[in-house]
Amino acid sequence: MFTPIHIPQVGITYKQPIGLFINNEYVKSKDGSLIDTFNPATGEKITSFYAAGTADIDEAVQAARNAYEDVWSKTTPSERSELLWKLASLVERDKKLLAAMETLDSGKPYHSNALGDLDQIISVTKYYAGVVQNLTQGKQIPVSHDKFAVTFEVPYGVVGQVVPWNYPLAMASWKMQGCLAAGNTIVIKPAENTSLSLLYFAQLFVEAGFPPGVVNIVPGHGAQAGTALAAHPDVDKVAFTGSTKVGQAVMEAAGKSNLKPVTLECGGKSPAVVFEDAEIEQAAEWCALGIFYNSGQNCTANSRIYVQESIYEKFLQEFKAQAAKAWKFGAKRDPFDEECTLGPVISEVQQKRVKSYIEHGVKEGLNIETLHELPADVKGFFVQPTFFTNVPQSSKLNREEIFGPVAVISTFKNESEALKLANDTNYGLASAVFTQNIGVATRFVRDIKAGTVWVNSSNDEEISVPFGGFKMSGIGRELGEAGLGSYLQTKSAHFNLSVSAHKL
Ligand SMILES: NC(=O)C1=CN([C@@H]2O[C@H](COP(=O)(O)OP(=O)(O)OC[C@H]3O[C@@H](n4cnc5c(N)ncnc54)[C@H](O)[C@@H]3O)[C@@H](O)[C@H]2O)C=CC1
Ligand code: BAL
Repeated sequence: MFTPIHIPQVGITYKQPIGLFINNEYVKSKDGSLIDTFNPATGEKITSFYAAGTADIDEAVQAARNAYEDVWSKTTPSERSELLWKLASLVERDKKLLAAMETLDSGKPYHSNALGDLDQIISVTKYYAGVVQNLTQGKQIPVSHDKFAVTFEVPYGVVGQVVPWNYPLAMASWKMQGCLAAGNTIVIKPAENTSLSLLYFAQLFVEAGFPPGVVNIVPGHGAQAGTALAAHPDVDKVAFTGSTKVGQAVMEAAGKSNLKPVTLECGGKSPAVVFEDAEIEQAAEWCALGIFYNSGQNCTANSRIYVQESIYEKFLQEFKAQAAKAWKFGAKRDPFDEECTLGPVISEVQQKRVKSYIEHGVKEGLNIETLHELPADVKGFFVQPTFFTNVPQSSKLNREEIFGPVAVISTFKNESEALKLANDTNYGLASAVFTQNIGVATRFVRDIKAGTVWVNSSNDEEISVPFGGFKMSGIGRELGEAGLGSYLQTKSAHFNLSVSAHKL
């Protein structure tokens, strides 16, 4: 159930679990099927791990159900808090190892990205360990002299979670820590191309003292394991992060099976709007980060940048300079190298997908600019940082989520046009506005249809602040107190104090 993996760049050799994690044990999948996982920076195979099928999902859900009914539902918030504190200290201990796994398996730069993901995971774990200690939700409602009611916030029970590959452990932690704190048990499916770190993380739950069955990790293909989880009649709630198309399928499966509630964090086509009075250097730096960080594989990436006409040329120059300086493959194109801030995209499929958008722009005769040449025989799934300029608003480059290091930069004349362009999308996850004018900024915050608005920054989310989308970007919220609330439901109890018979 374990295979040795050596990561020479950080001098680490460790034992990688390759089994499904059910009831605090690693087990083979029932049909023995495996998934190969690859290093996106080289294209080479790292290892294989077991893939869950429908029967394995049934077993994991049963384990989670037993753990919920027999043990976890009887724990107090402070007992759960204590386990989360222990978990946080174990993540701190193993931070470098976990970050190295993320880099190896997802290609994200170790120094600039993966270590930061781990810092966020430690923070989110401590945050929910703290928040749950103050879990005092619920109300007493006076109804009449002889009657009062009380509401309780109670867990759902067994929660199914499906997470993507762009932030493998971080997206899992955004979901799991709040869910456990609220008192639910979990069956979680990592993405097929980034399951290694979560499989390892499972051991930290055991070491921290989480009872068997509270956390179950079932890597597998979306169409089989993901569908089985979303459609399972004994799963009480499902939470998903990934594409909008799959989010719709998850919602449909949830509705058709047992009407389980869903939380969806889906795609985005987030605008950044730069007004002529903005600090241009600052705006360019944030906008470059907002599209090139994590090679653009962010649901909140500011992939549409709108700049006021009067500062357009100046902004472009500044954007190019800032982007070229900050976002680099590094001489060795090795995400473990300190110089590398721009890794490969996750897979050959994703590389082809992103490149097809670039080719579409070229075919349409749009102005294209690229940074940092790549050799023709480059190994690994690298994509050059790219931006297009004269792009019609109707172009698919402006309408579809590319999920790679590709931006569209366009102009606007005035405030009302800027808002109209920014809102012209089916998505509504995030947005950014750059201006020194408090009135312009505040009107933008009021009128933009997006779950997050950054004023004079971009993509710097905070774990204490709710995160989630409007429109086709999703349903529900993660992070912050809302991230705990997403895993609680209200129960109302009516208390009759009267001793006489009820009168109609
Ligand atoms: N919002 C976000 O953070 C993410 C958005 N995406 C978007 O999706 C595009 C395609 O990437 P994919 O890897 O194909 O994303 P995806 O949406 O297929 O994958 C995300 C997760 O959903 C699972 N999944 C796939 N089909 C499922 C189903 N029918 N039922 C339940 N779970 C299922 C996958 O196994 C994975 O764990 C990207 O180019 C990007 O636009 C992808 C990953 C993350
Ligand atoms: N920045 C984490 C959320 C996401 O982009 O998927």
